[in-house]
Amino acid sequence: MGAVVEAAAEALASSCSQLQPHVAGAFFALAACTVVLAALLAVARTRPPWWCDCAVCEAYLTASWAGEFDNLCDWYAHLLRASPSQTVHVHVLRNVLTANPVTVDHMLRARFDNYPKGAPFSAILADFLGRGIFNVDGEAWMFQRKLAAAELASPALRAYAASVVASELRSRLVPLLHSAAASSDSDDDGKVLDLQDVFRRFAFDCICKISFGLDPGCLELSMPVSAFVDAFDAASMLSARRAVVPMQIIWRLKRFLNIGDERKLRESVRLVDAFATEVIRQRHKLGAGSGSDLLSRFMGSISDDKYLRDIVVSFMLAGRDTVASALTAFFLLLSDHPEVAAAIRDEVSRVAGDDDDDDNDRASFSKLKDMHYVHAALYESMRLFPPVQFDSKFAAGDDKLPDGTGVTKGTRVTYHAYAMGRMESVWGPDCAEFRPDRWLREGQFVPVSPYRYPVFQAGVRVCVGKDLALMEMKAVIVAVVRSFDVETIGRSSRRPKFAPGLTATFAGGLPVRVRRRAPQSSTITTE
Ligand code: HEM
Repeated sequence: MGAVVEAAAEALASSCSQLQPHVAGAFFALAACTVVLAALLAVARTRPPWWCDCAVCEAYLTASWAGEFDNLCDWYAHLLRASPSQTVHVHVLRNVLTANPVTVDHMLRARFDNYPKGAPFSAILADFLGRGIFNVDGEAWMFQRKLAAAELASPALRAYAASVVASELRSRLVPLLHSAAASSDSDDDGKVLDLQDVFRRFAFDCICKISFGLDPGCLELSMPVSAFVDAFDAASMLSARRAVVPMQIIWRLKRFLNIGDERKLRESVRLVDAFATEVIRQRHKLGAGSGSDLLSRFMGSISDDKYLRDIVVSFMLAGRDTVASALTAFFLLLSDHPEVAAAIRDEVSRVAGDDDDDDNDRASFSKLKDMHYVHAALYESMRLFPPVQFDSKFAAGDDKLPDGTGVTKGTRVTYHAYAMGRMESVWGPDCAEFRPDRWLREGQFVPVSPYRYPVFQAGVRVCVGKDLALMEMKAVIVAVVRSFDVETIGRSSRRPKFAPGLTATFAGGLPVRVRRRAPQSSTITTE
């Protein structure tokens, strides 16, 4: 405990040097409070007698103290598997976690009104996401949802999005892989690429073009990642960190004092704001409704630039990290399962043919919807590695969950998509295996209840970008698997390690070597 208090005091002393003299007095008073809080925290970790000692909390605290949180999601999956109700209440965190499909249905559909995002969640993300769709409930949410759902479903937007993805694949992603690849008959190993970084850049270029008609050119690897992209990543990661501090007062205090992570967050958000404001200014210059992108369409209904900024940022978050995360996990699994890559190639050549010409490329894009095996493999990979690993709501009133767990007003209730994908009770004894066939019946993809597979959430707030995301990801899979063998280096899908953030990101990226396959079509275009 002494070490914890000392470390806290040291951190506070170093933060002090960053302050202006006129706030130093107030700072020292608050510093004293923080040291007391740190001491309380240290005491709490030693589990004094008044602390909850139920089996779940005991397991939580013991593992926490022993530093067993190498992969927090696996640890929660372990807890949930051991629970007869597939739900656990970690009292010390005031968090009910569930992997029970009936309970997920209850919170996301049947009692949706009782499980809003809630004020604690909104406060955590307010600086970064403002009043964007992810961070609001009630009328503000309903308004944005209706607008986004209508625009994303429109044939014009879908055609525009497909042309963006096709052009990004043809002119950037595939040439980049070619330039890094060794050919199948050479001894040269080619370059090592971080495939996660490549997919993040690809997805960012795509979502910016689709959402705002703007091309950030991130996939030009020769260009450094812009200060904006760095700021966006930092803002996302630092906001997520707020959610895991043991007491909310800690980040609020640091925010008030503008020190540490909170100072970095403020600077990052300032850069994100500047970028979003510039995007909106450019669009105003062109005139609302002048482009095919989402922002041009939103401008017809929204005149408040600050509100538009929040929408811009939310779409960047929604469309970039999720897609990049799903694709990275997909190629990690594929590297461990060459038989799945072979089955994908069989399907692509059966459905779209093998000819190396533009007509064939065009055909394969329009035939993505007929590629049931590709669809199944992607769903199977997101079952094991959902980009949004868990998602929380805050109970607006007391409730009893269908599995019998009591919930009091203000309790955080979390559905755990990552754990659900690894539950025998949900997927059977082979739940840990990557087996795309489980989604197929007579060669046709058969969906399951979204409450059993809440990868895109489910119910009233189900993801509105799902179809767009599936199109984009399948187009990438077809283009890459058709022309390249991708071999991961030093990574296994059995022992994933994640970096902290709002979306699942592999710590250390995904280093790969790419090998060109025998000449075949490698580009895809739209009609
Ligand atoms: C693999 C890709 C994707 C996955 C797994 C995914 C998953 C999710 C999940 C879990 C949520 C619920 C989040 C929450 O309530 O906190 C969500 C909501 C949402 N997603 Fe996606 N998403 C993906 C791609 C996209 C894309 C490409 C877009 C936009 C172009 C998008 C737009 C949205 C929006 C606007 C919401 C908010 C819906 C609402 O609150 O009513 N998503 N998504």
